[in-house]
Amino acid sequence: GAVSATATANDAEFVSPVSIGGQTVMMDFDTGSSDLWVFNSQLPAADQKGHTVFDTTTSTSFKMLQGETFSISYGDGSSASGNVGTDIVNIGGATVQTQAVELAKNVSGSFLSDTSSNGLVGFAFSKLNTVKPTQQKTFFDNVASSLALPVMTVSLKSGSNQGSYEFGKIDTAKFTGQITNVSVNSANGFWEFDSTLFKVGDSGAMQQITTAPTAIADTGTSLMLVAPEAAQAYYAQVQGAMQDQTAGGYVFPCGATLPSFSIAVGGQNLATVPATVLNFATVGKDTQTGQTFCYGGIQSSGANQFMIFGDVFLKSMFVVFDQRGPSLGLASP
Ligand SMILES: Cc1cc(CN)n(C)n1
Repeated sequence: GAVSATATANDAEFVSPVSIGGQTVMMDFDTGSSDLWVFNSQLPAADQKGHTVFDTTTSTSFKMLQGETFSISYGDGSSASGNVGTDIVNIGGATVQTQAVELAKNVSGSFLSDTSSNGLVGFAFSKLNTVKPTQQKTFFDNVASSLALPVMTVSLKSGSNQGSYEFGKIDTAKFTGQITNVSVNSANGFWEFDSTLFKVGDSGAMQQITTAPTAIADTGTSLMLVAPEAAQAYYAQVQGAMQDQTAGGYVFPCGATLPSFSIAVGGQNLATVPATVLNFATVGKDTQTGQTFCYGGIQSSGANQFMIFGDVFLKSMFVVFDQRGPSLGLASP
């Protein structure tokens, strides 16, 4: 049946409750990776501070997988590593009896300081799972056969702190109009699709993307990382925008008028990201002019061979991650 978990957002990430061996932990759902790892009782006490940890010793269904370990690093430089067991995992009513649960013994600083999340659930393809010597399957791969439809839908709403991940059903109350379906190439292990055209603002001309003509849908990335030529063309239309080394990307005067950004998903289907979500954060004041600068939700994907459409893109969409195909469905919420 249809199951759903709520997601709370500080607009930089969306966490949801996950039950592991009967213990509920708030975790980050990441369609850009394929490991389920959790803060747990093996971590040094100092590293557990501020976090909810999964206690392997009090779960009657937990089993350690002897000799199995994991080690993962993410695009933002964060990382985690440790050992592996299995337990009963339930997300919003969907249950996997024997889910690989990776137990962090080391986590990098950004995970320690982010007390709103106690681990990640990966929803990319299992070929990216890092467990060695026996690669493990994702929760989504394990649960798919028990669902009426092998789908996960994602509706992340900006600012409202509410969003939802739903398994097994496409809830027509959660979107308006038609769902546009786009074929996914999972060869690299991601929800990757063609994206070769973009437009800045409502009246801008369509422009070609030549440097990185594909994108992945990644709920674990906060920003929208687009091909350098597209980022450059976007900020050329923002008064006072500049690239700032300290901020690590494009910034602009917070009062600047921002155009919308439209980009092709699959063939000619244009998805438009409204200006309202394209001011990501305030970064500080210019000491000379006293002007406050803001950091853009659109940034360059640099030398990456694909673009990364994170929460800035996803929170203005209703997205269906569909194992049939596989494919992505996009609609207006
Ligand atoms: C922790 C984490 C996850 C992701 C995206 N897959 N990033 C960039 N960082």
